[in-house]
Amino acid sequence: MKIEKIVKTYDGSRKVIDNLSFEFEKNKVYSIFGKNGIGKTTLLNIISGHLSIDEGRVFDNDDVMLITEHMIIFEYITGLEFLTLTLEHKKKKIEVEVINEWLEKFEMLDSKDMYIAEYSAGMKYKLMMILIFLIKPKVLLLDEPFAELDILTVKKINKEFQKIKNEVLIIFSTHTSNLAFQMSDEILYLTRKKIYPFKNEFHSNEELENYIEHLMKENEK
Ligand SMILES: Nc1ncnc2c1ncn2[C@@H]1O[C@H](COP(=O)(O)OP(=O)(O)OP(=O)(O)O)[C@@H](O)[C@H]1O
Repeated sequence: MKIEKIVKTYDGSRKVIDNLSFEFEKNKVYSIFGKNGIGKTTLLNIISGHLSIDEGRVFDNDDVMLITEHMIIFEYITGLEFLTLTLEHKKKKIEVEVINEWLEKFEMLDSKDMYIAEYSAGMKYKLMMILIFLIKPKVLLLDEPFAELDILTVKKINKEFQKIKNEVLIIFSTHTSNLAFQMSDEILYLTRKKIYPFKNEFHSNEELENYIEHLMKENEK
């Protein structure tokens, strides 16, 4: 997947993204860092096709799923109905046993027949992640993910990400260096005009955090 010379303005004149290009490689999990308001959400919305651009092109984004913190998800169907209806809509034939295995893995089997309206925020998020693992889109985008999830669940998700990353390009934005340290192969530092990539070869989360802090201060100059 590739973005080429992207320009995005809001309100006709306010340029948020200015001639930004980057080529994402397969087999990697990417995390995106950047200051508040720099354009991480905007960029993910552009890649997913939810937001129009003024100039430039996005290549190979025909099968993308974007997961955000404020997902709108049907509340008055059960978790299982949500999964089966979405799979049907996406024309994915997946056996009930397989769906049940995923529900079990994320401790959602007992609540599969509850209305989603009765789910906690974390349960809703887990349901979306189960859907992702069943569908395996070509590109998975996550905007500041996992805030609602307990650490064991995040670890489980990370394990699954490592298994599927040859098939699914995973890109997530975050402010949490520990998440990037644990989960990503490559870290992208976003500015208005450029993406600075660096490998996740840090020895500790603290080391990564210091480096990001340094990049932020450098960019203030
Ligand atoms: N719908 C909108 N209309 C006008 N301006 C917008 C809109 N959405 C975002 N912006 C502006 O675009 C810029 C980038 O916003 P965006 O939400 O993409 O940043 P972000 O890096 O995700 O921020 P944060 O880290 O705070 O979540 C900001 O200056 C914001 O004010």
